[in-house]
Order: sequence, then structure tokens, then C-alpha cells
Amino acid sequence: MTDKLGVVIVAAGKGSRMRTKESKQYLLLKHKPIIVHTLERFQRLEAVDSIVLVTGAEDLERCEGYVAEYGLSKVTHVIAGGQERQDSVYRGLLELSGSADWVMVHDGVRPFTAEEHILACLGKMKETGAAVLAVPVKDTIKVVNPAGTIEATPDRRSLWAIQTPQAFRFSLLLQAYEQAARDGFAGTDDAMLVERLGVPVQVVEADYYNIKITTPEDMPWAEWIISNIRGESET
Ligand SMILES: Nc1ccn([C@@H]2O[C@H](COP(=O)(O)OP(=O)(O)OP(=O)(O)O)[C@@H](O)[C@H]2O)c(=O)n1
Ligand SMILES: C[C@](O)(CO)[C@H](O)COP(=O)(O)O
Repeated sequence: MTDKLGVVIVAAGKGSRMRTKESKQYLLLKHKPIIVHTLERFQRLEAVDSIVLVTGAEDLERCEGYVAEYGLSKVTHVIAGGQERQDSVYRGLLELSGSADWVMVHDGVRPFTAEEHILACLGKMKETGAAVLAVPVKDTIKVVNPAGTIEATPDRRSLWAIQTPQAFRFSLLLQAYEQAARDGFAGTDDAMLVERLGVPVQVVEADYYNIKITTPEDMPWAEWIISNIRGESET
């Protein structure tokens, strides 16, 4: 059996919560677009065989330009995404079909995942078939009803904030996406689609620097992380 690892990096969102004219994945950090920082993290991993970059239809040429300019030789496909993240991931999976045994899905706007955490996620995936990075929540979380009244306080020890990469046996994730499409089910991450098949997904603890750049206040934090913790020489 072969052991090929494909990566789907999704970057076809509009970044509406960032409220910038330019989509957030193209904002610069240390003179380089965020999406390039993210791609470089996976490009340098020996375990990765190929990367599918999923982007907006209007940004295909720009992204192909980045692939050439930054020598991202593992990016084998640059394709257009869909309306929702789930549609974009599904299109990426279809490109890898037949060439990958394992797959990692990653948000294009998470440029600071530590190499040791990606490798730990891969290790757990090989052992169990499905693993995702996450961190324990630091706040007390409440369930609040539409009238603004607290209904419950879940035990914090069981709550984790889920990140990417999310890593799976390829056939399992494809099956989960096909089933979700048949059922018209929309989830907010990849694990949800696998969970609903009744297949266990393992959580691997990462760190709080693996942020998804989402809203304007994330940018100064991202600048600080890249300057102090996850520069190009750090992993
Ligand atoms: N149709 C979509 C929507 C999202 N994404 C990608 O999924 C990742 C996580 O999504 P999120 O942070 O929610 O990005 P946006 O959808 O761009 O943000 P917003 O919801 O603020 O518009 C991002 O890398 C984003 O580009 C995608 O590929 N295709
Ligand atoms: C997949 C994800 O990164 C997990 O935290 C996240 O769900 C994706 O985007 P969202 O639109 O911010 O939920």
C-alpha cells in the first residue's frame, strides 16, 4: 500500500469579518501574504506529497503567481472554491482523489501552526484514522437562549476549541463529504462530517498561537506572533 499524504488548503473565503477591501488571506505579514506563510509551513514538511490550494475564481492567476514566485513546488493544483468552506474543501478532495491515501485539511488563514503539532496530528491520524488539532478553552462557556438567559454551564474540562489541520484517512473523509452532500448537511469543520458517520475523531493538543486570522484585532496579534514566536526560522 502506498502512503501518500495530500493537503487541502482552503483560501476561497471573502473574509467579511475582517472588513478589509483585500481578502484577509492576501494581507501582508512581514511583507508576505498570509496565504504564502501558510503554504510554506506545509511545503517544508517532508511528509507532505502534494498540496491543493483552493482559492477564489478571481484569484487563481494571482495564486499561481505566488506558487512560482515563492517556489512552492508541492502545490500541484490551484483551483476555485465554492460558496461555503465545506464546498471548497470538497472540491479540493476531488482533486486529490486517486492520488492520496491520507489527507490534511487546513485553513489558509492559519499561518502559525507549529511543525511539531502538525506532525503529532499526522501521527495520531496514522494510528486512528482521524485527528484534529485543538486547545482547551480558557473561558467559562455558557449556553444562552435567544432571550439572553443562561441555560447551562458545561464543564470546561470537556470543552476544546477546534483548529486545523484536521487529518484523516482519505477514503473516510471523502465518504463523509459525499454523505453530507447527499443529506444536505452543513458543518463548520471537517471533523463534524466524520463524527456524524459514528467514527471517532481524536483531539491532539496544539497551542494558542495557531490562530485563525478572522477579525481586525487578530492582525496586531499575528504581527506579534510572527515577530516573536513563529518567524520563518522558527517551527
Ligand atoms: N467559501 C469559502 C469560505 C471559507 N473558506 C476558507 O476557509 C477558511 C476559514 O474560514 P473563515 O475564517 O470563516 O474565512 P472567511 O469565510 O473568508 O471569513 P468570513 O466568514 O469572515 O467571511 C479560510 O481560509 C477561508 O478562506 C473557503 O475556502 N471557501
Ligand atoms: C475549521 C475551523 O477552523 C475550526 O475552528 C473553523 O470552523 C472554520 O471557520 P469558521 O467560519 O470561523 O467557523
